Amino acid sequence: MFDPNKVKLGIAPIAWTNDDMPDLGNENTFQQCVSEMALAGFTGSEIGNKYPKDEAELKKALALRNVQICNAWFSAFLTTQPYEETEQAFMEHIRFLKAMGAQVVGVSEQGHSIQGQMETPIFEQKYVLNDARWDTLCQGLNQLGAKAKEIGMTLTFHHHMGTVVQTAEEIDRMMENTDPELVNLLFDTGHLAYCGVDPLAIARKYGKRIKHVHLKDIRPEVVREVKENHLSFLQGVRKGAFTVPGDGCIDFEPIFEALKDCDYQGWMVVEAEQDPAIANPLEYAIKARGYIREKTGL
Ligand SMILES: O=C1C[C@@H](O)[C@H](O)[C@@H](O)C1=O
Ligand SMILES: [Co+2]
Repeated sequence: MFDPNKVKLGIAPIAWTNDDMPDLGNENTFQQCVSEMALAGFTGSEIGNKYPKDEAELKKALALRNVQICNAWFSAFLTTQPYEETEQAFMEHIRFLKAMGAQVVGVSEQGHSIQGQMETPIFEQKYVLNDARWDTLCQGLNQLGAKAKEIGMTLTFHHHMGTVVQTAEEIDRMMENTDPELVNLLFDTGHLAYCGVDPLAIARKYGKRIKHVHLKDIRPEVVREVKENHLSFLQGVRKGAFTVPGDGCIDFEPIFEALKDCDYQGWMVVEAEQDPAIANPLEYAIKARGYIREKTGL
């Protein structure tokens, strides 16, 4: 279905060690993580906290396993801090990513975000930007996108539960008010399904501007429990709200078709944070790899 020269498969280290809650999978080493990614049949990875900070060391460890870096999460604070502070951190981040061979960077707005707060109910207390701050956000994203473009990188924006860009309306507003030449979308199936947005509709709507994909599934019964019991995003993760594609309720087949129809080129990254003591990361990586092979031929 996909041309393997155009679409490549990666997996995120968050299933081995969770950077948002490092006690989850603290026992898993970097070496084990990248070895198991390769063993499961993935050729790409994002960057986790346990990865060596030294370029040469990281490159060598990855080359030994034929794994490439394809992205790393960047936290922007455009709505709460002076623009220059975010730009400075962003430049350092994308220079490292570029040196590692990545072509895209995934940016999330973390100003006012509640995603990392252990006790804050994820469905009730999400912050909503006013018009002035929306302008600040979109203008800042355009500026960061231009900086990325100058060095040959593509900025993709990661919509995310608990952040100021979570819902379909917020994604629309961000996309409509940013320059398509500078700001693209990081399409994360799990975060859309989690907040009740149809990932297929977003794939169809923004196909051409999707430049990076996170393949995440949800366990609807756990998401329901999070909602009913007013739990936080991180409490939900611990309970198993997310899982690998094919193991939850999202129908990925039409989503893959929609991406194929718009000639998607780039990485599709399995990103399914859950407790590694319950969901063995290698076992789930193999499961995800088999499901993607079955549905896409990749
Ligand atoms: O891309 C992501 C990075 C994680 O740190 C985050 O919390 C996760 O849910 C996600 O989608
Ligand atoms: Co994601």
